[in-house]
Amino acid sequence: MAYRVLGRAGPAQPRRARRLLFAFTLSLSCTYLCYSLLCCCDDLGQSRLLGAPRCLRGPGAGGQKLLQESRPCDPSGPTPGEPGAPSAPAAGAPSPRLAGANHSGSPKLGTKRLPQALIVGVKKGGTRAVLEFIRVHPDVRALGTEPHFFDRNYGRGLDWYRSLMPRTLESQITLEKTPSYFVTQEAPRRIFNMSRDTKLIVVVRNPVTRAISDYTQTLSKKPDIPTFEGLSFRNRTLGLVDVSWNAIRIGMYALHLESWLRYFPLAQIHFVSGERLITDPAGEMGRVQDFLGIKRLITDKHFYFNKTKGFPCLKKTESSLLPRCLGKSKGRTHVQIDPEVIDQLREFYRPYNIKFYETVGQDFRWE
Ligand SMILES: Nc1ncnc2c1ncn2[C@@H]1O[C@H](COP(=O)(O)OS(=O)(=O)O)[C@@H](OP(=O)(O)O)[C@H]1O
Repeated sequence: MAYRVLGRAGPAQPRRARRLLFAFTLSLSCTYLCYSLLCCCDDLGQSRLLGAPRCLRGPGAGGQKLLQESRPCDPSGPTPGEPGAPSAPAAGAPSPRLAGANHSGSPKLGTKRLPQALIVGVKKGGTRAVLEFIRVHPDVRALGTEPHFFDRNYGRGLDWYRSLMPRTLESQITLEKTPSYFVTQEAPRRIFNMSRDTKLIVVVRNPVTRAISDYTQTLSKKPDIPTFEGLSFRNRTLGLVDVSWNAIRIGMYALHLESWLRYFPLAQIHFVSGERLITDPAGEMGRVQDFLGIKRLITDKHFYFNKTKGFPCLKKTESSLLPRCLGKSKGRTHVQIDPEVIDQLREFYRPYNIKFYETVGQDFRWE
């Protein structure tokens, strides 16, 4: 039986087998072709449609030339955080990538240069806000941390200082901020010796509010310190203010300014009003850009007033939907101070303020 069936199928078998083989080969080829096309499309799709960055996955992914041309992959993605990064880190610590910081392409692009501009003060004046606002400008690259070179780390030398700086292109300005420079006796001479052309920015604020802000910060770290009143006066009944207390001394702006004017002409020092920086950040930043000789690119479109925080927050780009506010340590609720103490301190500062207004030719309206 079987033989008969086979026997009947006999003459057609080679043709059918050939057809089957042909169909099988054809379907195999088609499958392979589709598979190859799909894989290829997927690659293109990822890099073109998703805009995946050209980056290196690790050592060995390319030669030295490739390393310079491609950006290293950042496995963590964009760094979350706020512009108000902690100040006064260990000198030499790498600058954290802060929101608002501009990126000039490859980190290897450009040269590390000594700063051409410095925010030299004053502590609690609003220096972090100015730094974070100005570094959005494409012509400015700033060190995110405070290097304290001209006060604490001068002995390390200029090469060390330069090594901390971000790389800049020829057209970009290198900037750093260390608010304690303003009250450091040696700072003006040391900065002058680095470069007599250094542009100096000082953010000033009502010295009474500044002192309370300074005290509030210290209290947050050392809750056992004496009261503000106790530290402010040598004899409160006699109205004798303790000028040896740093929180008081820093606010005697006219005194500190004298040391700077021995080395730098007034035109080389720009004063930012800490008060206007909050009420009109775009106006203040406009003047900072003029002073630095760069185009006014940071405008009112970069700011959004956050009512809950009570401060302007920064939009990295004009169209950015997510404004970033400075950190929790910026814009703290101040310790309540007896209004009489405030009046006494206002009286104490009055002559220093008036002298300061006369010297700089601007009335900051702190009275
Ligand atoms: N936009 C914005 N957001 C938050 N805070 C702002 C802003 N602009 C100015 N300020 C004021 O900056 C004060 C802190 O000053 P500094 O950054 O110079 O402080 S520090 O010396 O670096 O510690 C900080 O002082 P306090 O209010 O006492 O915390 C703020 O009043």
